[in-house]
Amino acid sequence: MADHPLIAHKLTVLRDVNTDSPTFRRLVEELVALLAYEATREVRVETVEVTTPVATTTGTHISTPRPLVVPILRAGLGMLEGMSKLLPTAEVGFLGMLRDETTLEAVTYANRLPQDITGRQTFLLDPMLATGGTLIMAIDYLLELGAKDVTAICLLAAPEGIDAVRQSVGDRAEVKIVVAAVDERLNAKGYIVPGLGDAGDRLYGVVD
Ligand SMILES: O=P(O)(O)OC[C@H]1O[C@H](OP(=O)(O)OP(=O)(O)O)[C@H](O)[C@@H]1O
Ligand SMILES: O=c1cc[nH]c(=O)[nH]1
Ligand SMILES: [Mg+2]
Repeated sequence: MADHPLIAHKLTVLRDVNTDSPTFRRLVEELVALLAYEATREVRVETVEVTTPVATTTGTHISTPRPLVVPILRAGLGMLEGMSKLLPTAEVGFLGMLRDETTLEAVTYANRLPQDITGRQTFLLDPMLATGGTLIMAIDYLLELGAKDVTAICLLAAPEGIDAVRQSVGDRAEVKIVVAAVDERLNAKGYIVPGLGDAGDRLYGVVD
């Protein structure tokens, strides 16, 4: 869990039911940039030579193969811009997923990922980790394509969701979850309490 006063402040405004969509979108972007700092701590790098106007020295470059960033639509799309600013060389894949609000099961309506991601560091973006069903399915797609190193960046998580993801992944891969705050619990409708409501609706408006 990220522990920083700026993150706590922005998250509090994000939770506020009176925060409008433009402010919500800006805060999501700012928060992901702060979380990405922690999430990319172990991004693979290589040593390179660089010539400054004064001398030649050794520096660091993000190594190839390039990391892969995958926002889970809709709500994860709100995190892409903030992540891309920090990791501009990363490739971007897309997953469109929807939680059936009656069964709480995840349904995939779009899957646009590279065919082989063996050896790639992958970053999944989704602001909300509730029951964990969506993230578990998304991680399974990445593991089927050869990923072994997955980092999920979320804004809020329920303890139940974190446990479910951990149990599902087991020792199949290295999965790290970077989250701004772990909330109390899920309510009967599978919403995070206290949470922030439906992140997709707050970013983009209500759809039927
Ligand atoms: O952990 P889970 O119980 O699976 O719930 C979390 C999922 O629910 C939300 O998406 P939603 O289905 O509302 O789609 P949206 O992003 O289009 O609003 C959220 O962005 C996660 O993807
Ligand atoms: O609290 C929740 C749970 C699932 N999806 C959301 O957007 N919010
Ligand atoms: Mg939603």
